[in-house]
Amino acid sequence: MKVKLMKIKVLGNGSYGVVHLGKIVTPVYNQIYAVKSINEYYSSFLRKEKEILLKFFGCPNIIQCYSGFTSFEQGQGEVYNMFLEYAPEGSLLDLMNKYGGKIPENDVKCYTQMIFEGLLDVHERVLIHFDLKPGNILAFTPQHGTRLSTLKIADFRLAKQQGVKDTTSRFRGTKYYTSPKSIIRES
Ligand SMILES: Nc1ncnc2c1ncn2[C@@H]1O[C@H](COP(=O)(O)OP(=O)(O)OP(=O)(O)O)[C@@H](O)[C@H]1O
Repeated sequence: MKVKLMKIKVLGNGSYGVVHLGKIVTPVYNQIYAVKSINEYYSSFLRKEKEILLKFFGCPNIIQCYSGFTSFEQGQGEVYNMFLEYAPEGSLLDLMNKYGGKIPENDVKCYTQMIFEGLLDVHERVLIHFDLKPGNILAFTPQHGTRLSTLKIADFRLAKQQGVKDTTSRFRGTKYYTSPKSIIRES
């Protein structure tokens, strides 16, 4: 079966790689994704993020990642692509801006609960996200007759396993743990 990836438009740029609205076209179906891409040579970060995200299959408040593969692109050579579900409503930051920074209190309670549910799934997998902010929480079309967007935690580029020594950052050699109140750093 012939499968073609079409990159339709740029959704945004991260500190590594670019995110496109992409479409997988086959003779029997077309499917829309957000496709995060980087030159194959620098793809180790993205591959690590994909491995982490695959642990969250079926978690309703974590962005879903489907797979990753390398394609050859004119003028760019080999490019590694990670396929994510597309968030059509942008991020929580966009939502906050839409309300002039003042999301109604009752809505805030529901949104907070969604974020906590996502964080529970993160901590159940003994991970720490390390970059939780409104821009990294994506918004999806309301489901099942509700009025509110569904929020999902995204961008696990900096995520780390708890209790494993950090070999990559300025906190090299540090072990991290979470407690109900805080993240604890232990040198
Ligand atoms: N699944 C998605 N659906 C829709 N838009 C997305 C999706 N993932 C990312 N984007 C858009 O692409 C932009 C870049 O995302 P990316 O996760 O690469 O980096 P970032 O969070 O902006 O920055 P950094 O990687 O430096 O933390 C985001 O700001 C967002 O606008």
